[in-house]
Amino acid sequence: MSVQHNVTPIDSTKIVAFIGGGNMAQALIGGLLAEGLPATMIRVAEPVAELREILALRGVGAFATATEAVNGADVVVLAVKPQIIQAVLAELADLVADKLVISIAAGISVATIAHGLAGHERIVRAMPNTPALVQTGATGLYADDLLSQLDRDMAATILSAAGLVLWVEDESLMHAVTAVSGSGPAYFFYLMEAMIDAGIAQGLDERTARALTLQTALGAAQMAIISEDSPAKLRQKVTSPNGTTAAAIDYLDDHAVRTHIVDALGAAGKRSIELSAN
Ligand SMILES: NC(=O)C1=CN([C@@H]2O[C@H](COP(=O)(O)OP(=O)(O)OC[C@H]3O[C@@H](n4cnc5c(N)ncnc54)[C@H](O)[C@@H]3O)[C@@H](O)[C@H]2O)C=CC1
Ligand SMILES: O=C(O)[C@@H]1CCC=N1
Repeated sequence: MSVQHNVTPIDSTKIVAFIGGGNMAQALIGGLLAEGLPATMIRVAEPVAELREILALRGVGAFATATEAVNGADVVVLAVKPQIIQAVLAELADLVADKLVISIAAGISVATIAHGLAGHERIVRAMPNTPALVQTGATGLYADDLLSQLDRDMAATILSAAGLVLWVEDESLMHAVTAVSGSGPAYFFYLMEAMIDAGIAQGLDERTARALTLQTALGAAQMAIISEDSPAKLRQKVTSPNGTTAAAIDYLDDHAVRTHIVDALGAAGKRSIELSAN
């Protein structure tokens, strides 16, 4: 896996069309707008009228059909649920011949997309995550050897508007990327929920428990990113012998929580494999 170090700046002459204007599309659009891509260069196909209104308020072109949205676009981002991707590919097959197609659909392979698009070759498979909305996303990218360097750079630039971008060389690793970072924000939110509950159970008011939990999550993530110490080492530095943290970590270890977390991510990876088999 390699981090994209020298991503080229956004080319504001390129029109990017999103198929699906839901959670992830809105997160990625937020990143592109923040990076300076003019809203007029972003188009979205979204069947739900209320979502089109929200998108239009941000100045992007919002259309009811994919046919309208991809007209004139240079890049098409497939941001619909995996369960309806086949129908969307059938609708797009005759419309994307001259366009780079980026799919963010979980578990859907490059071969499936190429097949659904009548042999199209300019395809990138991406697995972003929702912190893209605040430009701290993490995205895994995969493309096969047919893709030009120009298209690779364009895809990396678009996704890097959402945060960190890494390429994987073997497509099967996209299941692991999905399990770790695609679904990953949910695990941290789950932990936050539990920590807030625990704070309230020990007498804090909800607002205080929440503020302490969220700031602690932010601080821990920032420390782990900038520190030369591993997360394990950083954890040891919080853990005084026979102290409060040790009491909590011992409880987690006694209940095999680490094993359960590894198994939970295993379930996510397995589900990604199942989705790719449909
Ligand atoms: N939510 C997440 O954290 C992540 C999601 N993904 C992937 O992103 C994709 C989208 O997920 P979300 O944004 O969460 O789902 P979502 O349900 O919020 O958005 C999908 C949108 O597609 C629209 N849609 C349905 N049929 C359509 C059609 N024929 N043409 C155009 N739009 C159509 C829906 O109305 C909906 O607004 C999925 O494939 C998912 O696997 C990838 C990474 C993270
Ligand atoms: O839950 C899902 O299937 C999607 C893919 C990764 C995050 N959300």
